[in-house]
Amino acid sequence: MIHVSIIGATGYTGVELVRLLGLRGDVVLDHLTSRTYAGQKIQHLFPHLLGNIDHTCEELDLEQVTTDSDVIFVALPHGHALPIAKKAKEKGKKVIDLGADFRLKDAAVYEEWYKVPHTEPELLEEAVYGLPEWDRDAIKDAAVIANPGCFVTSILLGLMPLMKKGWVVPNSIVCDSKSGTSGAGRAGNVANLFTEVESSFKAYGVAHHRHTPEIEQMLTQMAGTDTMIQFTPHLVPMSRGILSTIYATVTGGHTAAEIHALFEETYADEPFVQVLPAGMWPMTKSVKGTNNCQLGVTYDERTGRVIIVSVIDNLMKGAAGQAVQNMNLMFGLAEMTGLQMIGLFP
Ligand SMILES: NC(=O)C1=CN([C@@H]2O[C@H](COP(=O)(O)OP(=O)(O)OC[C@H]3O[C@@H](n4cnc5c(N)ncnc54)[C@H](OP(=O)(O)O)[C@@H]3O)[C@@H](O)[C@H]2O)C=CC1
Ligand SMILES: CC(=O)N[C@@H](CCC(=O)OP(=O)(O)O)C(=O)O
Repeated sequence: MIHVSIIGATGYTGVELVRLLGLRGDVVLDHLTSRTYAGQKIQHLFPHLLGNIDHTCEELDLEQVTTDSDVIFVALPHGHALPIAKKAKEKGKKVIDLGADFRLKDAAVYEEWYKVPHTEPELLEEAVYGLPEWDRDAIKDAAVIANPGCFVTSILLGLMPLMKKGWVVPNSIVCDSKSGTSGAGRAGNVANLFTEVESSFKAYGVAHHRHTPEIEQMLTQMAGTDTMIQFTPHLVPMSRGILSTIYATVTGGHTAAEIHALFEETYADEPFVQVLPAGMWPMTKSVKGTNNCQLGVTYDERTGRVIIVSVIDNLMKGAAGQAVQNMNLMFGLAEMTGLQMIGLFP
């Protein structure tokens, strides 16, 4: 049995972890924490859990959590995973951080983009970036996992085959992403009110979104050469889902068929990445509620650019699903345990 605690269980990603882990026969949910809802039953706060999850939310008791649990999922705003990971490490326990605290390998870059000091440089050094399709072996041995950002996951999976081969001109990459509103979390915010979002569509964070340095860090690692991107996120009126359209100039001599074959080959054995047949393009609905990433790819011979469309569910492959995939790897379980599901359609 794996003993698990979820810190920030009443946020969107936290409660998605409860959904994924709550009925597993090989997992014991020890503690579900919340400041606002401590003392209340989680199934009364989230009626989709009724009859299945009987836990009461608790204030975080770090000593207790790190004593009882083998792995601690941190689903809090950035900055808050640092002391939790420190304590867990002291007690020999594992941490999977869904936030950004361990994603950027350079503490100065983290401080520049997230505006908080990084107090755990040694843990940052040993933390492993939790994208299984990139480095599954490192995840198996990790004590601290930096679960990737949601937009980032969709973009990295879309570009990885080409970056590893060096088939794109590094600084030619443009990523145009759209997210549903759950990507912004559950905390009240006027910009995310129904009245502000419905029947509308807007760009935000233009030229300065926090996922930019994370995408560049990982693409640089994949390509082995410095890579800068243009990234523009958009907010669309749906609850879940991310769709990223990615454009890049291809280095000479590759055909559309060759590029499509490279994607199929790269992901042939990946349980959660599906490359669509040539000419088919993915939609967010196909991956809703699943841990899947679906990819469509083509090469426009006229412009010399590859076009990739990548979809994920931001709360699943973009957050809680990927975190559970990482937990499975860290504990020597089959990677798909608890994550084999078909999307909700229509
Ligand atoms: N939503 C998404 O699609 C994705 C989110 N993430 C990351 O996952 C993390 C959680 O996101 P999400 O679930 O959307 O966020 P939510 O805002 O929905 O939930 C945040 C949780 O943290 C608690 N919390 C909020 N502020 C504090 C604080 N100052 N100290 C302690 N606890 C706090 C909240 O409950 P309470 O106030 O009751 O304690 C709540 O349980 C974030 O770092 C986010 O960037 C990553 C990928 C995708
Ligand atoms: C729609 C929306 O607001 N999305 C969030 C996505 C970030 C997120 O969820 O957090 P991570 O950085 O931990 O991935 C944003 O743009 O900030």
